[in-house]
Amino acid sequence: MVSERNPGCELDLGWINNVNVNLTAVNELAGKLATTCELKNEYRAAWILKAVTCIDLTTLAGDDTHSNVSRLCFKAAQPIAEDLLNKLGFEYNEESPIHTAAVCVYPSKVASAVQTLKKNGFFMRKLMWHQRRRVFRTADLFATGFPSGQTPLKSRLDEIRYAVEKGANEIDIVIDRSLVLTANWGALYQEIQVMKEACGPNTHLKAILATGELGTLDNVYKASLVAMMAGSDFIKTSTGKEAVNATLPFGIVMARAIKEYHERMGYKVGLKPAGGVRTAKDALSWLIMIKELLGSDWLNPDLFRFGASGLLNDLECNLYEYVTGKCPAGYEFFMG
Ligand SMILES: O=C[C@H](O)COP(=O)(O)O
Repeated sequence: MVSERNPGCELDLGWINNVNVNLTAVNELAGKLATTCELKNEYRAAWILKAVTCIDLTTLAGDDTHSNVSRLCFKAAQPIAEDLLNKLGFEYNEESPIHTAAVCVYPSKVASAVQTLKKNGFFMRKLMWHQRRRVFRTADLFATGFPSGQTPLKSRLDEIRYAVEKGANEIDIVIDRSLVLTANWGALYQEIQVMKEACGPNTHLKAILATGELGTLDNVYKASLVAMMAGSDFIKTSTGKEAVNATLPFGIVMARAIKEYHERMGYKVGLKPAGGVRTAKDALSWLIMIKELLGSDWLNPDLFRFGASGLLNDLECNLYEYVTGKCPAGYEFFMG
C-alpha cells in the first residue's frame, strides 16, 4: 500500500523542543521485541521472504568494480536460488514479487548498476512493477560526504546531482551530526531541504541520521522530526560506519517519531535500519517491531527497508534449512 509522498512542512521548533523520550521504556520494549519473536515454520519462511523484498542490497567496498556491482544487480533481481524459490511455491517471471527493493552503490558505480539493470531487462520489469507501485530501484547510498557528512554543502549537492544524472532514483544522504549536537535545527532543516531539491522531483531522499553519533534518544527523535519536516521520504538509522549502527532502541524511537508525524501531518515516512543487520533473527525482530509500532501498512518496501550488505545470505540459508531440514554448505550460495 502506497501513500502520497511526504512533501515536508515548515520547521516547528515548538514541536521539537517538547520531545522527551523515556529511555527505560524504550530499552524494555526493545528487550521484549528481541526475545519474543516466536515465528515458526511456514510463517517464519513467509516473514523471511518479506525481509528479502525489503533489502537495499548494498556494496560498500573500496575495491568495488563494474563486475561485482553487476553481480550484485543479478543477485538483487533473483535473490533466492531458483530451485529453493520453486520449492517455496514461487518462480521467477516478470510478475515475481521476489526481488530486493533496491541496489545501493557508491556514486561512481551508479552507471555500472544502471547499465547492468537495463541490459538485462530489469528496468522492463520495473515498469511493470511500477504500475503496481512495486519499484525495483537503483539507489545511490553514499552521496553527501559519506559517511561523516563533513564535506562542504556545495560538494554534497554536486554528489547528489551526479548520482541522479547517472540514473540513481533514490539518494541516501548523510546529515551533519554537529548540527544535531549543537541543536542547530534550523540549519539541519535547511540542509536537508536543499538536498531534497537537488534530488529533483522524481528521486526519493533517505536521510541517514547516524543515530549512534547523536548522543541521546531525544536527539534521535528530534533529528527524525526535522528530517521529516524537511521532506525526507525515509529516515535511516546509520551509515554502517559508526561504532553503533542499527539497534532496536533507535528503531523504536524513529518509528514513534514517524507515527507522530503521520498522525499530525497525514504523511507516511519510511524507516530504514542499516548497518550490522546480518541475521534472519535480527531482521524478524525489526519486522515485528514495525508491525507492532507502525502497523502492517509499513511492512512493504515503499515504507520499510533494510540497508544491508550481508543479511541476504543468512535469510537464504534459513530458507534452505526450512525447505531441506539441513544447513547449507558454504559453497551453495555465491553471494549474500
Ligand atoms: O546502508 C547500508 C549499510 O551501510 C550496510 O551496512 P552493513 O554492511 O553493516 O550491512
